[in-house]
Amino acid sequence: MNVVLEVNGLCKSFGGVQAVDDVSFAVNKGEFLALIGPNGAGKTTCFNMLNGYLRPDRGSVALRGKELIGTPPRRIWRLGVGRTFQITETFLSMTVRENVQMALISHHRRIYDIFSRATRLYVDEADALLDLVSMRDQATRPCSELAYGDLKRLELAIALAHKPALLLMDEPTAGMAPSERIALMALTAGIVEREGVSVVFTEHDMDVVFAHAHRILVLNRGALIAEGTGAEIRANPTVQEVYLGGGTVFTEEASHA
Ligand SMILES: Nc1ncnc2c1ncn2[C@@H]1O[C@H](COP(=O)(O)OP(=O)(O)OP(=O)(O)O)[C@@H](O)[C@H]1O
Repeated sequence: MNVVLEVNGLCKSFGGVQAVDDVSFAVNKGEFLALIGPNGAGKTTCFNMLNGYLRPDRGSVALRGKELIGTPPRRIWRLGVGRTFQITETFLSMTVRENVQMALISHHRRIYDIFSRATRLYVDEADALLDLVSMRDQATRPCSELAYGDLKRLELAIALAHKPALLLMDEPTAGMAPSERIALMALTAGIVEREGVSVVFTEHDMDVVFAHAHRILVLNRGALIAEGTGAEIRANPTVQEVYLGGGTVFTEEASHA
């Protein structure tokens, strides 16, 4: 297996709360990895240490062998750790294609001037990315008109414009209807497979997790308590206890892995 990211002994506490406690794992090339756990388990804190937004108390995070701890977030992003962000107000006034073009301009570090209008740059590359997320037919629509699910697909295209080796998706399906969640993650899983990009995502919807994740990591109170395929995680008594305590039941339908 070709390891893209290697995390070793990651620790972070806030005052008396041990938010992340000695967490180690690896992410392989082309892997679709879910990081799950009850509220407050430490998922977001973990993510924030992977992309440099938080400095761990201890531990190491290496991208293709290069240590990232101490590297500023923007540099980590340039090195290939992407993250899906919500499209902000400014970008809502632009069209779908223009948003992807702006991401491509930033990726290629191109500065456009009055003689080279931004709308003429990277049109084909932008359209190819829109094809990947099945949004080509909406290229000229202003983002402000998009349905929530379409906006999420556009955010994915924008993140992919930076050609990440590893894409972090923190609760990508939050606020979506169940059928939309499955569709977005099925689309993402297809992209993972075709493009060979690695994705780590956090998710509360177990149907989504079991349907698409290649491998699942389970955090509880900051510690990694289990790691395995959907079937292994579903059968794990410790995980069941943690989740059943929170009222979640793993159903047969929820397990396709
Ligand atoms: N900036 C902070 N200051 C103080 N405590 C924090 C901070 N960030 C997180 N925590 C605490 O660390 C623990 C882990 O929080 P974190 O947000 O990483 O969990 P999570 O698994 O992402 O939760 P959720 O699923 O609810 O988003 C929690 O107890 C939380 O209250």
